Amino acid sequence: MAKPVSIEVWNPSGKYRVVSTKPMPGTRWINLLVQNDVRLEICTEKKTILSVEDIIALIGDKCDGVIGQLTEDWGEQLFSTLSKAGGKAFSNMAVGYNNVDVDAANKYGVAVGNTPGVLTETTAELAASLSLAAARRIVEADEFMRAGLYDGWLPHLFVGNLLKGQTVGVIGAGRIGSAYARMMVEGFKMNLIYYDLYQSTRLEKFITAYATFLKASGETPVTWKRAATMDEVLQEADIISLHPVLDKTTYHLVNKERLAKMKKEAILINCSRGPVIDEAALVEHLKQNPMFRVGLDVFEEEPYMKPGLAELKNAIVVPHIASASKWTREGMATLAALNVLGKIKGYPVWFDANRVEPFLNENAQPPAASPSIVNAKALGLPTSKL
Ligand SMILES: NC(=O)C1=CN([C@@H]2O[C@H](COP(=O)(O)OP(=O)(O)OC[C@H]3O[C@@H](n4cnc5c(N)ncnc54)[C@H](O)[C@@H]3O)[C@@H](O)[C@H]2O)C=CC1
Ligand SMILES: O=C(O)C(=O)CO
Repeated sequence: MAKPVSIEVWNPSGKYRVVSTKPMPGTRWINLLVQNDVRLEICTEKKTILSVEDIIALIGDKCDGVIGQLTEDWGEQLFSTLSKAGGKAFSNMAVGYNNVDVDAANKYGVAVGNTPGVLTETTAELAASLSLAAARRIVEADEFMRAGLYDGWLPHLFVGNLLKGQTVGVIGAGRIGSAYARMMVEGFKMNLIYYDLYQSTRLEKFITAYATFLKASGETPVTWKRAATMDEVLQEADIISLHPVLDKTTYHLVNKERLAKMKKEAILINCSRGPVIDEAALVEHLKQNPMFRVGLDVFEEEPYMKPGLAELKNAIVVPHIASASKWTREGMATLAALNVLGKIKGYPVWFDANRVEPFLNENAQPPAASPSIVNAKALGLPTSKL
């Protein structure tokens, strides 16, 4: 990073030094840190993705904690640097933490925070938006209109797919996958097939209750099925949305062979992580199957797309914006700041990282706890009894 480093400083005389590698939305996160005796330094460099060297420069000789971003490579080098500077806490401003080597953090005794829950609905809504946009060819139609090509209504113009009565497939029915499934089932009366390592009992109960309601109103009830294999989902579903974590088990989960198992006119949505799909194989599949459509929020080597993808009409691409609602982004910033603050202050870890609402209430002081520390067990951190 070119020196001098561009930094915005809040509360210069604060006892604890916390660095945020990016400006983040809202002011609540800043106020909470400042009120708790933190000198906050926010990196305001224009460069979008900071390198490891950049972040080492930011950490400096004394640093109690860092709030970082999913674009950064948090591994051995950064955790050892943070630890040498006296740091005990790092939080990603993201729920996904595949950019973090948690074993390295454990080695240096650094707590690793993430921001679950606050982005569930926002991310699911983007997945639903991409599903609709792909099914109804909205981006193609918009381009056609702007190009001045519309010269009157035609029976064949931009004919797409009706969702009602079709089957939606979800791979990874955790917080976001389940929220997306509920939106598609309740909103569009689709049937669900899902694959996850764990049963999603709450989701199943919700759909069963909705089916009972529909039946009682004389409508065709929706159905659900938990698939024994992922391939079952690929073969049966008309729209498939990917929502697993990215780890060794989900890298290239959707590859050439699996794409071939999907229906020729299926729609594939990815709002999880780019490497869950073999993107080069996807480009080939899209070329060979013009009726197959995708909606992608994430890419294998962000910020780049694999050659050919940008030219394909049957692909909708957006720049990793699934969690980009004002409320969610401000909430993510708050959770990330409180993860770091909680560890610095010696607070325990919140008892249920799936229920972080108390930290997001603007009208109340947040609980004296870190909302979500992923390596709490490994570090033997105490849990809040609240
Ligand atoms: N595009 C974006 O802006 C965003 C992306 N994400 C991504 O979405 C992911 C999921 O987030 P949440 O739903 O909050 O996490 P979660 O932990 O609630 O859900 C993940 C689910 O994936 C399942 N899973 C893990 N390995 C699997 C496998 N091999 N096959 C099938 N299922 C598997 C887990 O059992 C779990 O139910 C995050 O890890 C992150 O990478 C999250 C928020 C925004
Ligand atoms: O939270 C995440 O994992 C993201 O990808 C950004 O919201």
